[in-house]
Amino acid sequence: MAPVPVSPISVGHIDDVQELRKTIPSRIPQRFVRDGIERPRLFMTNPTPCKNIPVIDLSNLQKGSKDEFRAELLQLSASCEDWGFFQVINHGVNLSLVESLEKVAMEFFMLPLEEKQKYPMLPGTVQGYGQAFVFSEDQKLDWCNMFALGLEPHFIRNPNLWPTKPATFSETLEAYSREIRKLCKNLLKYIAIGLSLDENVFEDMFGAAVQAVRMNYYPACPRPDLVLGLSPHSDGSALTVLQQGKGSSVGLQIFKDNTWVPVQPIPNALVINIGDTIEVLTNGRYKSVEHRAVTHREKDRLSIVTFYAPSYDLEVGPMPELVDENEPCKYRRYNHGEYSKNYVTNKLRGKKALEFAKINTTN
Ligand SMILES: O=C(O)CCC(=O)C(=O)O
Ligand SMILES: [Fe+2]
Repeated sequence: MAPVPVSPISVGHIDDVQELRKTIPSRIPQRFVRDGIERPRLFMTNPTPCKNIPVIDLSNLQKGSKDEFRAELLQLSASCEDWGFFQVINHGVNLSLVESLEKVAMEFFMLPLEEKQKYPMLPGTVQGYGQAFVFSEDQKLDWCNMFALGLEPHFIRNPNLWPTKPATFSETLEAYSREIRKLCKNLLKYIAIGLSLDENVFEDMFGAAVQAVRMNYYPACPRPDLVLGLSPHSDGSALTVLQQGKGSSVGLQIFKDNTWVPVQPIPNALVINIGDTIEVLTNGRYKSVEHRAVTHREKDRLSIVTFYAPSYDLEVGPMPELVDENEPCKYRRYNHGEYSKNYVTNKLRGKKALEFAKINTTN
């Protein structure tokens, strides 16, 4: 008898959160219920005054006066250093494209489960529909459905992706991804200038940059105080671009000064965050900040996230210009492909992924 292939990863049964909502709307299976300290504290009686993440106006960098340019560049550098997050306005990404992508993404999530499961996210992979980063039966699950696609190094049109809607879905995603790519290149140029580096340093270094997109759909949850939409993590990318669905609930939170700060969406803005790769390249000057998503009792939420990263061949390590006696080298050199593999073969675990690269300085 031929041996039955056994997957080395046993993840147990994973409930689809949208189906749970339909069948038993009030039930939250135990696998979604977080332990006490992990639970989001959503109903604080006296919340700390809300700090908002900085806003960058790209048009000031692209066509502002000298003074506007200088002020915006300072604001960009400070955002990357102090927050690792900012919202960008006047970003140049076609807004009707943004809306169209949101529409096709929602159409996808509203398909019957059997349709969506034609592109299953297999255990240990981060592509397709389902839950990513699940590696064991006792791991808590996120209140989220994901649809993730790699678009590397350039978007490859795949007619099998969504057979009933190949044209709209593929074309919209392709056009959107091209614009997001342009935005990332632009932002990296200004980030380099702000660090007093050559403006092309990242583009030249990154080679054929890898781009991946993840659509996260968070259905409303009857007990948002018990679950997380997405576990705390930092992104393995160089830069991440996040678009929140129009009318979505506030869901993204970033970990700043020991508290979880909600990101209040600004209409037509995109949220940008520094990923682990830029943290390493800048020797820790720019931070890849831990973030998570929470759910809402009545409202659902969609986020569309693009990860922009160097070619897998790149050897990554702190840039010599950012290492000196005051800022000794904090990370070792490593191959970016290996880093990515390590990232996707572990569960999301705060900033732990970066330990792969950290040099232990115990003095
Ligand atoms: O949905 C969100 O706001 C967070 C998404 C995110 O952090 C991710 O997909 O990496
Ligand atoms: Fe993220």
